[in-house]
This record gives sequence, structure tokens and C-alpha cells, in this order.
Amino acid sequence: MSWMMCARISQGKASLLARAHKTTRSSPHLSSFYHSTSSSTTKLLRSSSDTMARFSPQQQSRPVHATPFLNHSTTPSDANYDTANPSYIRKYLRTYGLTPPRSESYETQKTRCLAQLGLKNTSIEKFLYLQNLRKNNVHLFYRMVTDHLRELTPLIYTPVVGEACQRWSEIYQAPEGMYISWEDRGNLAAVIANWPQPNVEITCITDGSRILGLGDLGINGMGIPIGKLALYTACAGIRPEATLPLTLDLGTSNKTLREDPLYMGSRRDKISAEEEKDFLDELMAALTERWPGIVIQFEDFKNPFPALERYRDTYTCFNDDIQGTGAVILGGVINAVKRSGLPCKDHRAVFFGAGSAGVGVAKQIVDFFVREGMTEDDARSCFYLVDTKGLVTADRGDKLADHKVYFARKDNNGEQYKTLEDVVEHVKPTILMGLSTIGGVFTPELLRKMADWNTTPIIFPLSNPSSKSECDFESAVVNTDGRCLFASGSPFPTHTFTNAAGETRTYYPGQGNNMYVFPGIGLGSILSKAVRVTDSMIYASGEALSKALNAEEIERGLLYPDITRIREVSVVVTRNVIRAAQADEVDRETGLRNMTDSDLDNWIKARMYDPHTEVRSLEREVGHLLSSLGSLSPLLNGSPTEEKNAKL
Ligand SMILES: NC(=O)C1=CN([C@@H]2O[C@H](COP(=O)(O)OP(=O)(O)OC[C@H]3O[C@@H](n4cnc5c(N)ncnc54)[C@H](O)[C@@H]3O)[C@@H](O)[C@H]2O)C=CC1
Ligand SMILES: CC(=O)C(=O)O
Ligand SMILES: [Mg+2]
Repeated sequence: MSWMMCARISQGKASLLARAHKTTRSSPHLSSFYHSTSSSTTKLLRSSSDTMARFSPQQQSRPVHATPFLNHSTTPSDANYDTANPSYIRKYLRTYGLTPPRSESYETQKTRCLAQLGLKNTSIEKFLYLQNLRKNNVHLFYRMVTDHLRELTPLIYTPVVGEACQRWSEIYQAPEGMYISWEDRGNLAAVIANWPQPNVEITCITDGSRILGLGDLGINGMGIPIGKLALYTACAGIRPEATLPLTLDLGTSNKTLREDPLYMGSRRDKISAEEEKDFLDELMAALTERWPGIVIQFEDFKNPFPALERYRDTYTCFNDDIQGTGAVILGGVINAVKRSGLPCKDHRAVFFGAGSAGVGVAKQIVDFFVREGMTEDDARSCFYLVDTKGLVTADRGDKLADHKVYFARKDNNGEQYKTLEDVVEHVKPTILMGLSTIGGVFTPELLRKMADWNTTPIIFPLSNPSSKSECDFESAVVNTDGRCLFASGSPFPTHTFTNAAGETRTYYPGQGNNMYVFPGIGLGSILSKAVRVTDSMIYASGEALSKALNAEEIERGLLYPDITRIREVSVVVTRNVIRAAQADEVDRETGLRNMTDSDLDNWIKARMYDPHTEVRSLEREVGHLLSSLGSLSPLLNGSPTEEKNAKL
């Protein structure tokens, strides 16, 4: 059968199944499925064993993290060649003799890796080293990352991933993730069929059109889905082989890239919004046809609002920049507002940047103010959004993008405030948020004004990477006499400072980055088998985060938990996301409803991939298998413990 024919058949099936999927997913109760579809569709679906299987009770209760570990062709990287594997595993895997003889302890492996990393001079060299480690020994990579989150996260995520994306086509070494092009339209299901992993649970998709604050980077944006999904694994224990980094090659508006001979994407200009809509329709159908329970995370699209509106009720999807960012900043703001001592109604927030993140965050905080007792109108009136044209007002004279209309001010008496300085003078805010992609705009003068007006000014320069941060931590501390409540999108070092009263102390910056919530939103959606990701699930993630600080972190003045505790925090976030899914009745894993919180936490933990126990569980698995096949016992050649670190 030809490629085209395969593709056409697959496409036809895709749209049929997508329809089935939509119908089913829109109802949380599977039993209503057959009653809510037309009889002809029902007949067709009943005749498809494929479709029946996907919604069968067995399917629903399948282990969430199936482990295709022993199959060479499906491992995400060559963990089969892990130098930690004891010899009987090497023999079982037929990798015996293909690695240096000694079966190493993790400590030895780690010592070597850290020494090699230390030999790298630049951030990009370190990024590449870690990228290769992930490909060559996935468990060792995740062991290192989970053990050294503070040091390694900046190298695999923001800020270094920003530079890696800018230079992606230059530094490219080996395939990772999946690229799908506009030219593939009509054949997307067939292309997706090429992905070698059978059990994908989550994908992160970008079209590269707004990578961090760095603009349209086209397919060079691939570093972002890879980096985000690495954090899903490191922070929430979603198995590496269950993640699919996906970059759409839909052209780029970046002329420099289009003219770069090394650029690895297509040279066309960015497709139109209408074309992108059709493409995404086919993509969503194709992804859910192959992996019915897949959670789809949209990331770094220039204008992501239409897609979120279009798919949020029919697919298990969310937009990290609008919703994940909204939730993570909600978590920090809940704590900052509490710390400020002012009631919500006395806060005035100026947002520099009124894009996906700005509006997403502002809406989430409106929700918080409403839950604290304000009316929606009163809550909304606390927000002043600023874009390239100045304060967003209803009578500014330009046609406002749909997502800005909700926050357009009507109380400006015909006056327009063109610059951030004008708006800040006019509003005298208690909260200053930066989601503008413009580094350094929170000047020392601006920060000093915030300190003059407020006892504890709330300063959140959230743009990424660090070069785009609206100010750095040191400047915020120094210019507010150490009184600011601070969080930034990318990490900053601590700062030791002597304030006007002569007290010297070390100040700790918060990292208001969606990495604190998206792993838990994703894992909660997967484990609850949510048919969609509801607003309450998103809110729950931020609220849970706000409560996750321990006494020592509160004492240190943190707004977010220490990053080294992120796996622990992700369990709490995941549990709250699951509870919200249950309250909204979008959970298909209804058996979790009756669990106590502590049982649910244990249940979640038991399903989290733990790179530290991976070799052990492989040993157990193979050990059981071999001992049940007594005739193959010569492979064992002694016990695993004897072989560990034994001289062969
Ligand atoms: N900390 C975090 O977790 C997150 C941070 N971000 C960061 O937020 C930034 C914005 O992201 P999005 O909202 O998705 O982008 P976007 O492109 O949708 O929005 C950018 C906004 O900034 C405004 N802007 C740009 N230049 C300006 C200027 N010179 N003066 C005034 N306004 C200006 C634009 O008008 C627009 O309203 C990025 O740097 C991104 O990295 C985004 C998501 C999460
Ligand atoms: C963190 C993130 O999602 C962004 O900067 O776009
Ligand atoms: Mg993003």
C-alpha cells in the first residue's frame, strides 16, 4: 500500500475517531456515550474494535505508567547500556560486553558526570552535555537533575534553553522530539504513527512563534517542549517515554532565520491563523486517535487564545502560558497579598504586558479576589494592563485584541496613559507585574517609587529568559530597601544587603515560573483520566502551591517553596488537581474519589517515575522473570548484590 493511501485511510479513521472522541469526552460519564451519539455513528463505532477497545473498562483501568522498558526499540534512550546495570541484566538485554565491565554505583556515575560538566566552559556546552546524557542514559540524567534541581534546571530550562533555541539549528546534534510541517497536512496521523513510543501520556506542542521573550524562533523552539517535558519527568515523575515533545513547522515570521542556511525548518512565512486552525484540528484528532488519553499542553504560541477556546471542552488540553502561568502567579500572589497585610480590595496591580501570560495571570488573580469576597467588577477594577500603546482603555482608538477587552479601563475620563511611567504615576500600584518581554524596564527610579508608596511592594518581573526580566533581584532589593515581595520568571541568585536600619541579611528571590504547576496539572489530568482540564483544576494547582510552603520557607520570607522540594510539592498540586477534577466530574478514574488525601498522595507517589529506583526495579523485574524461567538461570551467574561493583 502506498504512503498516500495509508495516509488517506488513516486520515479518514482519524476524523471518525476524533468525532467519537469529542462526543465521549464532552461527557464525563461514559455510559452516556451511546445515548448521545446518532445511531449511525454509534453503529460505525461499535463496529470498530479499535474504538471499542479505547473506551472499554480495561482500557480505563490500564496501568497509567506502562513500562515498555525491556524493548530496545521503544526505550527513549539507551538506558539499556547503563553502566549501573549488573551483569545478569546486561546478559538478559544482550548488552553484555558492550559497556565497560564494572557495574557502577550511582555515586561513581554522578562523580564522573559532574566532573565532565565542570569541564564545559559555556552554558551551551553544558546544555549539550546534558542533552547527550539524556539520550545516552536517561535514568542517570534524571537522577542528576532531581538531585541537583537548583543547579541543573537553569541549564535544561530557562534561561539557558532560551539561548539553545536561538541557536538550535546551529547546535543541533541528534534527533529528539517530533517535528510536523504544514506540508504534512492531510497526513498527520500517518506522521504521528512514526513516533516509536507506544504509550504517550502527555505532549507539549509549540509552533515556535513566541519562544520565551525571544520572539518567533520557528522550529528552533523545539528546546522548549523538550525542556518542559524534562521537567514533567523530573518534577512530577511522568515517565520519560510517556512524553512527546512536538514542534510544528508552520513557517516563521523571522526573516533572519528564513535566510539562515543552517535553519532546519521550512523557509515559508508563517501560515495564516485560519490555516493554523485547520492544521490544529487535524493534529488534535490525530494525537487523540493514537493516544486516546493524551494530555495536550500548548506552549509558546504567539496568539494562543483561539486554540484554547476551540479545544478546551473537547480535548484534555491546557495552555501553559495563559493557564499554567496564571496558576503559578496566583500561588505567589496569594502569599504576597497575605504578607502585605492589605486586603484584596486595597490592591492596585499594574501589568506591563497584556499578552497571553499577562491576561492569564490577571484573570486568575481576579478569581482569587472574588473568592475573597469582592464582586467581579470590583475585582477587575484593581487591574491596569499596559501594552505597546500604553494603558489598555476602551476609548484608546485602536481595535483591542479580544483577550484585552475584559480589562479595558473605562474610568480614564478620556485621558490616555502612553508609558509605563505615566500609568504607574496615575495608579500608584501596590503590585507591579512584568510580562512584556522587555528586559530592564522596571528601572531603579520605578522601584524606588514602589517602595515610597508601599511598605511591602509586590514586584514580579516575570519575563524570560533572564535577559528579558523587567528587573533583576539585586536591583529590586536595593531599590526597595529590602522590602519588596519578589518573584521572577527566571532564577536569580540570593542577595545579601544592609538596609537603611543597618540590618544585614540574605534575601531569597522567588521563582514565579509555571514549572511549579504544569507538572502537577499534567500528572493530575493523566492520573484522574480527566476528559478535560477545567478552570477549577487550574485554580486548584495555584492555590495548592500557595499552601505548600513549610515553616522554614515561610521564615525565610519565600513566596514559593524551595525548588529542591518541587517533587514533593508536585504531589500536593497533583492531588488538588485530581480533587478539582472529581468535583467537576470530569474524572474517569472514579475509583480515586473515595481515597483519603494521604492514601491518594501515596497512590500518586507510587505512580511517579523515580530515576533512583529504576535500576532496582529493572533488577527486580528481570530477576523475577529469570527465576520463573528456571532453565535460563545460567544467565544469573550469582546474585545481583554479589555482582554489584564486582570485578568481572
Ligand atoms: N514566568 C513564567 O512562568 C512565564 C513567563 N512568561 C514570559 O512573559 C513574557 C510574555 O509572554 P506572553 O504574554 O505569552 O507574550 P505575548 O507576546 O502574548 O505578550 C507580550 C505583551 O507585552 C507587550 N509588550 C511588548 N513589548 C512592549 C513594549 N515595548 N512596551 C509595552 N508593552 C510591550 C505586548 O503588547 C503584549 O501585550 C515572555 O517573556 C515570557 O517568557 C510567559 C509565560 C510564563
Ligand atoms: C516559562 C514560560 O512558559 C515562558 O516563559 O513562556
Ligand atoms: Mg511558555
